[in-house]
Amino acid sequence: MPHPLTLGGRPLAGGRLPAICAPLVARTPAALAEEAAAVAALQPDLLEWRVDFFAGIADTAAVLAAARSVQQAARGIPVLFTRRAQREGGQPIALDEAQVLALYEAVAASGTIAALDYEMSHEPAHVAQARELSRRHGLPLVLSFHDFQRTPADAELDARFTQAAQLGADVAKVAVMPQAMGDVHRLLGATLRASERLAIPVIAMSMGALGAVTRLCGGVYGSALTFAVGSNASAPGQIAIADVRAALAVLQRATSA
Ligand SMILES: O=C1C[C@@](O)(C(=O)O)C[C@@H](O)[C@@H]1O
Repeated sequence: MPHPLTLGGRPLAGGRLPAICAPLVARTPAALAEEAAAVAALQPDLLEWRVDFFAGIADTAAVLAAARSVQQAARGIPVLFTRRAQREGGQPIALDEAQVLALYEAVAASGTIAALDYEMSHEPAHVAQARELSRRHGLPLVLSFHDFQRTPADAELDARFTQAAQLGADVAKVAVMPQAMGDVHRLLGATLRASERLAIPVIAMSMGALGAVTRLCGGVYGSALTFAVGSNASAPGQIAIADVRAALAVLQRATSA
């Protein structure tokens, strides 16, 4: 049985699969506040603040102030806090992993965010630290895996979802790049298998133009969240919120008939 994301004890989007998440990728505090307000007005179910795009990431006070301004602009829409590591498709930053986790701790303690995303490929001690701090602050932890070059073999896709669950994730996420349509098909198959066998929600997408279909139909295969563009995309293949919403409505009608 696929599981919806649960934030603050409540299923996101009333339990609809997938819920819609829009990324925020501004570099400056002013641009971020503006982006957050503009994107929140489009009413996604969740905002993702990609803090690796934020130029002030090495200044904890600046990040906390920005987190507060995002929370205010979000007008009740929960915020997922993500520093995407460069080797998994994120921006270069001037922090080492211990400093990133100290930032996660400070932001988690600030009461401005609803969930955290951390890559499962980090050293076990770092993943354990992310797990411990998010649990201590009562925040769900997404453990994620990204490959911006290729789609791993089926066994590895299955193993990534399993690994996230074994590491104690509240949500398992896999985003991979297809090189052919068969890769897109395999990613959807792995999504379905993971959503049926794991006790936690799964999020999965195939990136780029070839994979764009997964951002619309992924929920049918058990993906709990799709990333859609509010103002700016954070990964190739993302589709505008209004278009995603329209497609989901069609699928919802067709599949519940
Ligand atoms: O991991 C993901 C998924 C993503 O890479 C995508 O392809 O939509 C976009 C990222 O912002 C997010 O953190």
